[in-house]
Amino acid sequence: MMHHTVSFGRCSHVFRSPVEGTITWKNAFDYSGNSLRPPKFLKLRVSTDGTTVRASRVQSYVCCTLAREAVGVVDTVDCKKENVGVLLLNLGGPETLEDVQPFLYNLFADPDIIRLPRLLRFMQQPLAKFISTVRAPKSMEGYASIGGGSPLRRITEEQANALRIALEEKDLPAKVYVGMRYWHPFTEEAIRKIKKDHISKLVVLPLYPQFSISTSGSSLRLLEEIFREDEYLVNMQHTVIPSWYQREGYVKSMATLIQSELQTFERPREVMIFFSAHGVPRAYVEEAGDPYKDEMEHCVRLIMTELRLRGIPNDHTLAYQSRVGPVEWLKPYTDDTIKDLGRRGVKSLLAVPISFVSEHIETLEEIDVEYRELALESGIKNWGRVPALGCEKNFIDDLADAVIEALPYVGAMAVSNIEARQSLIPLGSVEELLATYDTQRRELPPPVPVWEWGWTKSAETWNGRAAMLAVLALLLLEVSTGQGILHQMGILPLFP
Ligand SMILES: C=CC1=C(C)c2cc3[nH]c(cc4nc(cc5[nH]c(cc1n2)c(C)c5CCC(=O)O)C(CCC(=O)O)=C4C)c(C)c3C=C
Ligand SMILES: [Fe+2]
Repeated sequence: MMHHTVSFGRCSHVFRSPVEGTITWKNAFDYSGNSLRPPKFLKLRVSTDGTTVRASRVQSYVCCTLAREAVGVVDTVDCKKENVGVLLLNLGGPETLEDVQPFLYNLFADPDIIRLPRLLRFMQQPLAKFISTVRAPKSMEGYASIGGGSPLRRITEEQANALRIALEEKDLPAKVYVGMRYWHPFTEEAIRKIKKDHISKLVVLPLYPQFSISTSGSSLRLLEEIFREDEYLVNMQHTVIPSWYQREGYVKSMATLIQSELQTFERPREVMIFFSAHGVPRAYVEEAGDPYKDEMEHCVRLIMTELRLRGIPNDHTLAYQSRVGPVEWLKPYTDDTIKDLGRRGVKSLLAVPISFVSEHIETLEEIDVEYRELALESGIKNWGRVPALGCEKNFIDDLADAVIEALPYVGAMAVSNIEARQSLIPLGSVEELLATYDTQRRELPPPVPVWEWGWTKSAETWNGRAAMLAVLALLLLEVSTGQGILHQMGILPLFP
């Protein structure tokens, strides 16, 4: 029996064989020559017609060297010949104060933010118009206080550029695109560019470290719709990295930021490390199966473990911020926790924003202004805040590694593969991921200010339903007569 050593080109998992036979992988090595766990299931049938065989079940790392029972010479197809693209998904933010209401409209028109019962789906847009108009003044105040708009676009575009450079340094030329969910540059714009550039392999990377139905889920849902309707995209190979908070590079970068910020306190050892995560309504987790809370708690554990390894024994706590409307969100709430810590005599607090990797309104205004003030009022004397990761070198480098590691899965149905499920980053195609999470798309509680009354959970539910019917009746009346309070307020007509 002859043994050949086959060196796979970087990122390659597609190859041609001039002869027919079965290839069995015997050994696999990573970049540094360390032996990888032998992928038991890997038996591959190749044909002689020179057609490309996709090793869709390859659970191996790129650039590995594989020894095989030879069936002939196997040419590797180096993916450098492919047009590789990376699509960064993010939320988007209003760039000017005039953008605030239409941005909020887009957000509340999203069924993953307000999921109405089937019969009321036609209400989604009027309701979004109503809520966005009611909320806009408060939001505008917030955006005005951080300079008149969100920095999210600028920072995300800087991250995209930094990632492109990091990939190039790692010998993977790739184009990096930014697709926002609720504001420019919209995901649709990014997709247009991807098609224009003839991208053939796409890695989709939501810029949220933890997965939530309301963030990455919503963006992936939109992508699925766009992909489904487009022949080019249906055939383009892609894979998704749904969450990456567990990556060593991310965990270590966060630990380093915390470690250096602790040094700014007079008595670093006495500082409470206060992780403040963006909240989601409890029903997302408890009824719709959002993995967000579990991932968040796991993420905090990983960062604290890393800090302990570095000899930092500080106490820590996790709370959830930014709730909207009266329904119950994940607890404990950040504001309640700050007051509680003050009462318990905590004197120094280091806030760590943990759901997001750029500065935005909720770090610059909510944490830096509102929560800081609340902390000082609650008796906390020393306050600090860890900056968002932004373009921090190790973090971007690690994202680049995540992309490189994801490439072998491009086009592969990796989530249905047990090995891939167990891998560090559970990769998958958009459709498969959406089937994994939130399968039934149950109704989610709408976080609408008009529901702000009620004294028990059940009263609140019924009041909510009554309010929904009232709003519906009001809208139907207005739409049919063309007159009423919403027209007077300029909320209707929707498209003047
Ligand atoms: C109403 C429901 C909302 C859910 C659920 C939600 C989840 C969620 N959001 C982020 C991150 C961001 N949210 C941002 C803005 C924003 N989010 C909501 C509502 C929900 N978010 C509103 C109404 C707004 C607008 C701002 C405001 O009026 O308060 C932003 C953008 C900030 C910016 O600088 O423009 C981010 C980022 C996460 C991570 C998350 C769930 C995990
Ligand atoms: Fe939000």
